[in-house]
Amino acid sequence: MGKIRALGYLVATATDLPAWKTFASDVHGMQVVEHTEERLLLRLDDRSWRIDVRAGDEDRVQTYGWEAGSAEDLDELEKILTVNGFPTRRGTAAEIGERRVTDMLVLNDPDGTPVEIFYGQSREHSPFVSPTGAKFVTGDLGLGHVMLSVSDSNPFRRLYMDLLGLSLSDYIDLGPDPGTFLHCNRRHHSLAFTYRPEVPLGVGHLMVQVENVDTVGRAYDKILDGAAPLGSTLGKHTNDEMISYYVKTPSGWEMEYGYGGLEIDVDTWVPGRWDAAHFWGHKRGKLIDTGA
Ligand SMILES: Cc1ccc(O)c(O)c1CC[C@@H]1C(=O)CC[C@]2(C)C(=O)CC[C@@H]12
Ligand SMILES: [Fe+2]
Repeated sequence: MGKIRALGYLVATATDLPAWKTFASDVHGMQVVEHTEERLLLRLDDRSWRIDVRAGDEDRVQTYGWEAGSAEDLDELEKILTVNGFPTRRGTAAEIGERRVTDMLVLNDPDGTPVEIFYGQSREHSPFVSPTGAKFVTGDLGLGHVMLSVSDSNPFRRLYMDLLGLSLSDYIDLGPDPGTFLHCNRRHHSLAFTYRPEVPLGVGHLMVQVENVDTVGRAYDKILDGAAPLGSTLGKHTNDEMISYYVKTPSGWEMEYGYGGLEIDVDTWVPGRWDAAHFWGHKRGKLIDTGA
């Protein structure tokens, strides 16, 4: 097991927090733990928070946090990153307080996006209560996965595989540059990235997974009824076998809402290479109006 154990959290700024509240809680079943003019804080499980959306002038993912296994692992990662050309700094007391973690590092990824590594995130004794009855698949598997659009996959493979210790799940031949899918626990992938010149750099989507396919179906119905713009229709991925749809968040970047993702045996997994991203569905920009 590497020193990074899971994707932990995501922090974004958004221009329309009320829209985010409806999107996250009414449609997708996340629990609102704080909703002020400045901040929407969302819970998906026993962690105090998993998604932090701040009011801002820009609709952007600001950063996301990778969970390390211990204080020692954090120290180790700090050394490895520093000597290999990724200068890090420790989070300030204010940042550590805001993230509700025990300690954290901040670094820039090869495209300059700030990325955090933390350990010891706050947990709540009060139960997670979803407004839609959603149960999120988290625990050891972490928050979900992020897919990045990058300017060059090579330095991202060096950072995440060689330095941070994530392992290759598979490649998918999506175009000139293959999609690289990496795991740090039994979730098939916690990170994916690809270079596609037509797509803006940074987080393309955050995937969250629920336990029950009906939770996906009911949320999908709300999307079809106009709750938010669909990114891709319901479909099933090849590599992680997940049944999901993509929806535009109120910030424009997408969320993938899925069920049934593959859990791998990290000790025996052999990387694969796929010729396609989907077994079926996931049609982009093609919600067919039957006129019915
Ligand atoms: C291929 C794939 C496997 C598992 C995933 O969780 C996953 O998100 C994907 C990416 C799907 C898809 C793609 O391959 C090409 C670029 C796409 C269309 C996007 O811009 C969003 C979804 C991406
Ligand atoms: Fe995905």
